[in-house]
Amino acid sequence: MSDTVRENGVIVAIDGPSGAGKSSLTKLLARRLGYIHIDTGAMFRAVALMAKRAGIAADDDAGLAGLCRTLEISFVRDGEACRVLANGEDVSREIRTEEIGLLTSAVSARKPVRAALLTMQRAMGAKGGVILEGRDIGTVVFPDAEVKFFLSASAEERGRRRYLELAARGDSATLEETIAKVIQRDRQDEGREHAPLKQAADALPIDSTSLSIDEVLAVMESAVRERIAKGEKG
Ligand SMILES: Nc1ncnc2c1ncn2[C@@H]1O[C@H](COP(=O)(O)OP(=O)(O)OP(=O)(O)O)[C@@H](O)[C@H]1O
Ligand SMILES: Nc1ccn([C@H]2C[C@H](O)[C@@H](COP(=O)(O)O)O2)c(=O)n1
Repeated sequence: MSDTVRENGVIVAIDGPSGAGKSSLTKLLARRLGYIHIDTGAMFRAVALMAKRAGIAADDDAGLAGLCRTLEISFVRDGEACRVLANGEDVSREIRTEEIGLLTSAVSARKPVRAALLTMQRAMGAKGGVILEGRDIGTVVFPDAEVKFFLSASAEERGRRRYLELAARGDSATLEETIAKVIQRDRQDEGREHAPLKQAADALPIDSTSLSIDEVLAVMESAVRERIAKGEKG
């Protein structure tokens, strides 16, 4: 990991598979540190949603490249929540369906999509004071991030967590179906050619299968504060 500290603070990279707790932990950690939270999965989801609406197939590289050239993605704070805007439209809810999740996994494997979002993500995070969560933050987007975590949990536990979330929303998916979708998404994200999901060599691995959110948060916060203190001394 790099020894530099940037204009607004360090860059924290949180990668890991679907349902590992990245979004929940990034939100909490960002609040504790007063850092900006960048949900890169939401950016890929916005591309997938807009492609679906425009009738662009998940493997149509030319169509996806054209879409990305004109698509503006931004985040706006709304009290405790963070809204995702695509060309100024609030798509925060629409991008969160299971259907868009699976489509995103396919669309995010395409080179033009990755190239377009890589540029946007680097521009958003370059000054530091940010936590980016995704699949390739520590390996591709910011390989020089000051702190990197790889957050995981067993597929069964991740499926169980997602199932509870969906059930609370009134979704009728079964536990078995939800676990199967988690495994399918893992396979797609780990097996793709461009920027596959993998742990950076210098990332701190955290297996949250039997840890509470608060326990994971404590480990992360202490690692980041230690790195910030080291930077301030040096
Ligand atoms: N350590 C934990 N113990 C219990 N539940 C957890 C834990 N971490 C996360 N969860 C729950 O698991 C669900 C998935 O978490 P979250 O959305 O943060 O994962 P994610 O890694 O961002 O997933 P995705 O990549 O699919 O967006 C949420 O309902 C969250 O509250
Ligand atoms: N840096 C990233 C972030 C996300 N993706 C892809 C892979 C996921 O299947 C999909 C949705 O992500 P989620 O919102 O569930 O975290 O987006 C990626 O390839 N790279």
